[in-house]
Amino acid sequence: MPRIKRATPSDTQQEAAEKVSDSVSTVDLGNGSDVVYMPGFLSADDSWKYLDYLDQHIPWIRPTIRVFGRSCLQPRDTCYVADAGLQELVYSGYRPRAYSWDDYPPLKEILEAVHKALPGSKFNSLLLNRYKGGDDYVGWHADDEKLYGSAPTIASVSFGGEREFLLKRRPAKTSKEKRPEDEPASKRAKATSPGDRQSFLLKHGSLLVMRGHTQRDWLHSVPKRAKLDGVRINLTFRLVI
Ligand SMILES: O=C(O)CCC(=O)C(=O)O
Ligand SMILES: [Fe+2]
Repeated sequence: MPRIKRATPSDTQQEAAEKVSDSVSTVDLGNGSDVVYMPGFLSADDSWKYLDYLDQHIPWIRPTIRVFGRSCLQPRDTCYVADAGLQELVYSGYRPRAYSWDDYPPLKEILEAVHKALPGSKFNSLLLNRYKGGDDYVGWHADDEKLYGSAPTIASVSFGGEREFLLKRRPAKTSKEKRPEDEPASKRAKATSPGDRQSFLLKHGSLLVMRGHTQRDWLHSVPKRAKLDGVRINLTFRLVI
């Protein structure tokens, strides 16, 4: 009796599956901004190894930051790695110590892979975030610190639990001259439209890139997620100019 052959996907099915996981999508945000998403940037195996390594070896801290004039514990762990001699990063009144790439060789490997995926890019600093569970988050913000220049490209690599990454358009600067009281209600009602929000489910091993004027015109966040989905580590590569 012939042995029953286990069903395996045909070559074309296999190729199609690979194409889906390797697919690159670009979302045009308008006014010279876009977001590129590559779900299959790193293999799942490599990504689990990186997650383990980073979880154990990075000197994570949960700093006290200032938000709207009040001190609070940052709702996630963090660490900062940068080339020597760069202008120091300060955000929310917090000045992270800059660690050296040389102390974390896997970070150099990931940086190299990012540079390869984004020809012409040259990042020199990295902000790391660790979300221990669904209660950890990052609120609405833009990475618009002066040291990144006026139109920074920011490359974000994610490991572990999938989390929603949201973008919303910054409200247009309103002034009496720009938006007079007698403006028709039909026009005012257009303040938010479906194109004013975008969301991405950031997968294990994915790369998301914000380009153009995304930091000037949009805010982004990773909200809390009720169902606990384990640790997530995110790396955002930046160029200090
Ligand atoms: O965790 C993320 O995906 C985003 C992190 C972020 O926005 C940041 O570090 O500025
Ligand atoms: Fe950010």
